[in-house]
Amino acid sequence: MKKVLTIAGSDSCGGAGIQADIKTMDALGVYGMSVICAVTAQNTMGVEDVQDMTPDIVRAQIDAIFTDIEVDAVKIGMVSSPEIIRVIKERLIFYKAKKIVVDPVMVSKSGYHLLKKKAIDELKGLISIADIVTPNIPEAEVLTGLNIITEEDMKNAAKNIIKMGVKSVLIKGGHRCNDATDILLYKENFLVIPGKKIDTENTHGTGCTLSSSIASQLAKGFSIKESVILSKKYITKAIENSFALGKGVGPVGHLIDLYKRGGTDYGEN
Ligand SMILES: Nc1ncnc2c1ncn2[C@@H]1O[C@H](COP(=O)(O)OP(=O)(O)O)[C@@H](O)[C@H]1O
Ligand SMILES: Cc1ncc(COP(=O)(O)O)c(N)n1
Repeated sequence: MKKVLTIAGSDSCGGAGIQADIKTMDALGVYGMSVICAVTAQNTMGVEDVQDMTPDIVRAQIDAIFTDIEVDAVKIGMVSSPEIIRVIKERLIFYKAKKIVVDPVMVSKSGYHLLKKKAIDELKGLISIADIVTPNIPEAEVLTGLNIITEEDMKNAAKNIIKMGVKSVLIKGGHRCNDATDILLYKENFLVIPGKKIDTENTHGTGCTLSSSIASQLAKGFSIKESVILSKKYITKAIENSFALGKGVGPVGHLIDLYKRGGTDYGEN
């Protein structure tokens, strides 16, 4: 079985973060492992509190895994602070980690700043060692300083981000009003991945799910382009099957959740 590591934050309500990542990996048939960078106290209405892990315990978790287990792909999500990001980058280079996906998580859907503003430069450094980075539109705006409205703007932002040294860039369109088309810049070519906006409030964890699906497919041996296409299908199905939970923004439904709820259409793995 292929082994995939998520380096991210814990989401107590289970919709995003480490919990979304492990659910996605499980559904896609890879073995999921985790390095926890922060514990969030959050629910469907918002983030109440955050406790960052120390850089030492982040380093120790990474060392524990890489000194024992061969890791086929790594997904990085919420990383909180410049100190933690520096440790992650140094350790991943040390262990010659393969197939690195960076989801540059900055602000939760509920508006909480999950990345400290002073950590942006370190995050760019981490992006430089990745195979793919998956910013949503507000994150791409922070990384580039550009204003992104049209598909052409998304393409310009991708060209700008690729200069950071990363091999490919996926700009996610989920924050646009009427469209969920994503744009991949890969080997100097653009791939427009069309998506219709699904009318639901329950989109907690979409970005976490998409990036851990990409890491899972890369681990299985698919190319970046194939992994992104398969993952767009996975997230679309998961949003179609999202559900109300608690009083706020509910989570996406992983294919394994459908199985547990007695559904029969599990989609493509
Ligand atoms: N309402 C929606 N309908 C269809 N696809 C969506 C919707 N919202 C987000 N997506 C898709 O989900 C994926 C994650 O995007 P996005 O929600 O922008 O990420 P993030 O969680 O980082 O903000 C992208 O492929 C995006 O196009
Ligand atoms: C621990 C953690 N990681 C990531 C997100 C982003 O997810 P979303 O944008 O759906 O709020 C989150 N809310 N919590």
